[in-house]
Amino acid sequence: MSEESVPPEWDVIVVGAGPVGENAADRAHKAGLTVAIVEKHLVGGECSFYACSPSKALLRPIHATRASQRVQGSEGATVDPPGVLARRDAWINRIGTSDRFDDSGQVGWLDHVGITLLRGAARLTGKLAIEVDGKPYRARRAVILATGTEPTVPPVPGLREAHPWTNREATTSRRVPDRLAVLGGGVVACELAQVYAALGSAVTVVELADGLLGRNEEFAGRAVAEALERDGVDLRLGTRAESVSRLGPSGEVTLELSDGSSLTTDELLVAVGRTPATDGLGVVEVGGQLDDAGYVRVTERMEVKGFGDDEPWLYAVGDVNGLALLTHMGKYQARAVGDLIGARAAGREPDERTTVPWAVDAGSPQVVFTDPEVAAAGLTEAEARERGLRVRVVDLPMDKAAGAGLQAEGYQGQARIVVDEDAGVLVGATFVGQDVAELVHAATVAIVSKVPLTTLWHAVPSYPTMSEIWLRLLEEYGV
Ligand SMILES: Cc1cc2nc3c(=O)[nH]c(=O)nc-3n(C[C@H](O)[C@H](O)[C@H](O)COP(=O)(O)OP(=O)(O)OC[C@H]3O[C@@H](n4cnc5c(N)ncnc54)[C@H](O)[C@@H]3O)c2cc1C
Ligand SMILES: NC(=O)c1ccc[n+]([C@@H]2O[C@H](COP(=O)([O-])OP(=O)(O)OC[C@H]3O[C@@H](n4cnc5c(N)ncnc54)[C@H](O)[C@@H]3O)[C@@H](O)[C@H]2O)c1
Repeated sequence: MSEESVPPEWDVIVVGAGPVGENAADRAHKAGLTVAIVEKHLVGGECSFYACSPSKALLRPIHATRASQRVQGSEGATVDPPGVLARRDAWINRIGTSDRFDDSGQVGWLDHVGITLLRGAARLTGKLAIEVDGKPYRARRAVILATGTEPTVPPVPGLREAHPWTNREATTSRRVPDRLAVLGGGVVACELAQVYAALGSAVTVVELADGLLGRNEEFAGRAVAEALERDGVDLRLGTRAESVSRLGPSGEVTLELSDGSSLTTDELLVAVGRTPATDGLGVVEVGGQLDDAGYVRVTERMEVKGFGDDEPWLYAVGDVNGLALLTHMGKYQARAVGDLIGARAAGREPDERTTVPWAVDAGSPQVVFTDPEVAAAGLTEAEARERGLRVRVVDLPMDKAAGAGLQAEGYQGQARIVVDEDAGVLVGATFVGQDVAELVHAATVAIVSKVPLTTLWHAVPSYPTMSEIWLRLLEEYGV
């Protein structure tokens, strides 16, 4: 083989430079390994440009305005749609008024720390071997897949041809349509329905299930449904779209619904879940396994399954393994994998306490950034019972905490804890209401650390904060 034909080599190659791939690369590099990362679109991934950052940048001014409107003595705040969109543009580094975004900040960071960026689409070609746009590269120790997901477009007749918005268009649009229909009633749908309703669109949500936010406690979905209805959103629950048609490339969109009605709108957002980005990635061809939905199957150490007792070389972290479609949980897996590969390369026994991301199984913490917010950690009551746990649930209105009344006049909200009666520990908690997002980490700490309720009792919340809801919940439980 001539020198020129020897493929460039690093210790570790990471495929996908979303937040999870970036973290895995960083951690492996910090362990003393040489690392390259491959990205086919923007360094920073879906999260930075089309998901977490723009959606939260859009929601925050809406929250701030409403919070101010709910406090006596603070008047006059209104949502300024051009200002909201400009704030979002700043967060996603939009280049002028174009539909292009600047990832030079993230690229600069890679350069600064010494991680090589390969631009292009990667696929596995063999053990420790990949191709990027047809060019071969090799890894000495490991390949980490962090390719994320893409929006699912369900097989509704006419839907694809109607060129619906996905999260990408909805989070980056510079135009507020007069009418917006949203297919789906999960997290993406609820957050973005609220954004567009607040910006002035007439929004209709079409959801198959009988409630919103089906992965959360039912009361959370009900509270968000009531809030969206107060915002003027038309909720069509228990309804499916049977067919979709569009008049011309940017004309009106009409949906025929399962209840026999039809709905005409200017734009249609599809938010019915995600599809893993594994098509054409070569996982199965090199011996790895995918599940029926196409997610990469992994062991508890994020090693791709299918290689028997061979020395592990292929790992998958973040959305692409389907364990938890959340940035923070993917980054947690990435830290574990980076450390694991570092330890293995150094011939050290990997430390199970940090290299097995077991907290995924405890139930991921998540905040839905609607108004009201839904902040949850651990298991819902139903999930805990499905696991065979003997649980007791305590429910309280959030205004049992003095801090809630100070936060807003007539504060509306609800809190629930799920207690494992046999172990005497918390296994789940959900808070619904304005500004509850920051309450969730206390719940995560208690759940992950398995703090006995009798010990938690001594963690005294400050007066008069909303955290005093913890005291009220434990009192109600009977500690
Ligand atoms: C609208 C919306 C809002 C969200 N808000 C939140 C939130 O507030 N909090 C939260 O925790 N989560 C949120 N999520 C989920 C979050 O976006 C994902 O969990 C997160 O992006 C997963 O990160 P990742 O790095 O695994 O994948 P991604 O962010 O999807 O990154 C994967 C990267 O891999 C690249 N890639 C794919 N295939 C290849 C290939 N073959 N070769 C080279 N590169 C490739 C892609 O271009 C992409 O850059 C939201 C999701 C959506 C849709
Ligand atoms: N704040 C956050 O943390 C945040 C925000 C957005 C997204 N995310 C993550 O992104 C992931 C994807 O979110 P999502 O909202 O796209 O998916 P999801 O799985 O949360 O919700 C999809 C919804 O669409 C409904 N549905 C499915 N097929 C349908 C159809 N044909 N017609 C009508 N409704 C249909 C489902 O019943 C479900 O309620 C989530 O798992 C979430 O964890 C997180």
